[in-house]
Amino acid sequence: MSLLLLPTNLQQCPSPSTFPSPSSPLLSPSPSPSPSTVVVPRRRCLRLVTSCVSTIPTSVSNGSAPASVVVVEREQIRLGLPSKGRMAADAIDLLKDCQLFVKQVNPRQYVAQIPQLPNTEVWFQRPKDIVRKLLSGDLDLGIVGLDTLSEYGQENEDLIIVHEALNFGDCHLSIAIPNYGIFENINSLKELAQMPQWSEERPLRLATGFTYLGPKFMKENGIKHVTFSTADGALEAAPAMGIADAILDLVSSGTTLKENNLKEIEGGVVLESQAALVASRRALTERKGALNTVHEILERLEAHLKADGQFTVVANMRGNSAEEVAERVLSQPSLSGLQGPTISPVYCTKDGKVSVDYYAIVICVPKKALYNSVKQLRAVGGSGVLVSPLTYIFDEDTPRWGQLLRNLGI
Ligand SMILES: Nc1ncnc2c1ncn2[C@@H]1O[C@H](COP(=O)(O)OP(=O)(O)OP(=O)(O)O)[C@@H](O)[C@H]1O
Ligand SMILES: O=P(O)(O)OC[C@H]1O[C@H](OP(=O)(O)OP(=O)(O)O)[C@H](O)[C@@H]1O
Ligand SMILES: [Mg+2]
Repeated sequence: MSLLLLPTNLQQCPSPSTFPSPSSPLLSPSPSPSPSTVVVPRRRCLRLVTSCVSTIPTSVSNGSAPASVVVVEREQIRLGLPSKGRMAADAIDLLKDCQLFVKQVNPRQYVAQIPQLPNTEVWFQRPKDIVRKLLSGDLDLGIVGLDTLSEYGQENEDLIIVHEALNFGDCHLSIAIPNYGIFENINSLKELAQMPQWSEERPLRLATGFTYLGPKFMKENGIKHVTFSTADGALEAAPAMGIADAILDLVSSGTTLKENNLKEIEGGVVLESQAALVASRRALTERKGALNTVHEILERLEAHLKADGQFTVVANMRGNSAEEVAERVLSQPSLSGLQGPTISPVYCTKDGKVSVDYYAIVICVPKKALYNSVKQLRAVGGSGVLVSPLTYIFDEDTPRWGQLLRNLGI
């Protein structure tokens, strides 16, 4: 079966009754982990493309995981970063906040260095290609959205999520329908599925760029009369253009949906996404230095991301002893800090003698709880409250590191 090109450049996806399997040739935009994939050597691949009018290649390697990937020897660990789009700048900024400075000579140069990680090179790639190249062994680590990972990684066991919440690229993949016409009173996936309009002859038409996750989600939710079409962007136009009844796309602020008279429905969220650090299991277990590199990146990320949500709060408090001050502070729910407050005597001279009337307390407070904490501090006698941002919190160990080692069976 081949992809039919619709006039609008929407490509017809599977028929209502057939849901594509991960290795379905219908889903050519996504990688196929199928063992039958023929990997065309790079030079030959170029020739095939230029002569494709007369010679149609059986398969073109795009970095999808071939049957058995041999870890090719190379000195450098490769980290894939988004080359453009909304994730690109944030990924570099996050690394910078972790004191890992990506040195890219100019935006069109696709390789860069991080002087702090001398055995690592950065390769800029489109997010979907980062996933494909992790699978093919051409990259060892990468930063991508969980949506892209799920769509193009297709639960491949070689892909390991090292850090699942890098705190940027937040969005969710969700079904949206028009808020007018026959959909006016439809507010849930169940109601959408039960609409009498859908039949084998006239299925629900869903436009999506997620040609793996879309059919999978509909199948898991028992929705049979559905057909899929795909496009590279501006999917929100499809219902108004009459091309689709509903769409499945990423939503963050919700503005695009609103501006196109579309609404989300209950039970229609396929996944929540944000940027994640992903690794190839093979690379971590077989490539010399990869595990050390990922450990260092992870430690820096965890220390920064943990600190990012916190403020350091310092206040003075009158008291007779550190213990008495501690009791007062700990009587307030928001003042226990990470491990409890640090309390130190404030020494001053009175009548020529050194005495302690005040104690300084230092606590870490979640940013969201700041104002509440300040109020509670004042309530127990705190004064002169100083608040400053925290840069890093290096814990004794990195929880995700332990998880990773367990996942790798080490
Ligand atoms: N509102 C949003 N819409 C789309 N993606 C978002 C949004 N917010 C965060 N993201 C994240 O940004 C990632 C990259 O999106 P972007 O549109 O930049 O590139 P792309 O669509 O994957 O590539 P391209 O459009 O160039 O083919 C998404 O996969 C997702 O993880
Ligand atoms: O909820 P919002 O904040 O409005 O964001 C959602 C929109 O952003 C993305 O499109 P993008 O900007 O990547 O353009 P594209 O459609 O060309 O991919 C996504 O595909 C939605 O259309
Ligand atoms: Mg996009």
